Amino acid sequence: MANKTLGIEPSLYNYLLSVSLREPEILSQLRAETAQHPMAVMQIAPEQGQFMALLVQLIGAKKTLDIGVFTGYSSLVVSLALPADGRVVACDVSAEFTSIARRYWQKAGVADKIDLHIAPAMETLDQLLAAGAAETFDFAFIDADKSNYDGYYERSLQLVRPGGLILIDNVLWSGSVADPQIQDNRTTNIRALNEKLHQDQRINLSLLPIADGLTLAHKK
Ligand SMILES: C[S@@+](CC[C@H](N)C(=O)[O-])C[C@H]1O[C@@H](n2cnc3c(N)ncnc32)[C@H](O)[C@@H]1O
Repeated sequence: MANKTLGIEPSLYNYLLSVSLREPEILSQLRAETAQHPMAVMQIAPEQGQFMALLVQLIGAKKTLDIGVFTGYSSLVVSLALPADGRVVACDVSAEFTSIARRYWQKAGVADKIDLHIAPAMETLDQLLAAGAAETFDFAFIDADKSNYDGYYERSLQLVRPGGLILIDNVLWSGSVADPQIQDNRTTNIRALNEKLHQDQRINLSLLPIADGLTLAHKK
């Protein structure tokens, strides 16, 4: 399998998967179908999905946010880890990408748990806040456009309860964040957010070198 975790040899990566990945068949099918998609690289790695499911179960999450759906891997893996009355509010701008996600949610029997908003995620998050949903979410996964990452983080921080967890994907951005020569917008946005989170006393923090880098921000 293509190695998505930075800095790990393919043989070791395959070993890691061979002794730890417990991917349900429906997620394997989604991954196989997405592998044919021209934007397949956007999908999260399976071991990251399994880790996210574990975190959802560890914190007893019921109400979650998925910011950036694509073909649905993160929303599906989280919804499968939620209890029967769990919910995912899913945000994406693409009806085309998410039509694949919808098909898999149906097939997996979790479509009723997922409320998809086709709109810029910032608008959806602002609507949730305006509707009084602050501190009602347990878990948020941020994986949409990198230019808005800080806005997604600030809104997620308002929407999750104290003790809730925010996960931010691609925080190592294929290593670009550590190269001062690279100054494009997406890299500088991610770099700025990483530096801000380092100092942010509203959260407990951990940045894991899993896949393309995953930050865990635990709201105090
Ligand atoms: C990296 S992909 C998400 C991958 C997904 N989490 C998964 O597990 O496969 C990023 C997604 O963000 C969506 N996106 C881009 N800009 C957006 C915006 N302003 N609001 C909401 N979604 C956006 C894209 O359409 C794309 O599907």
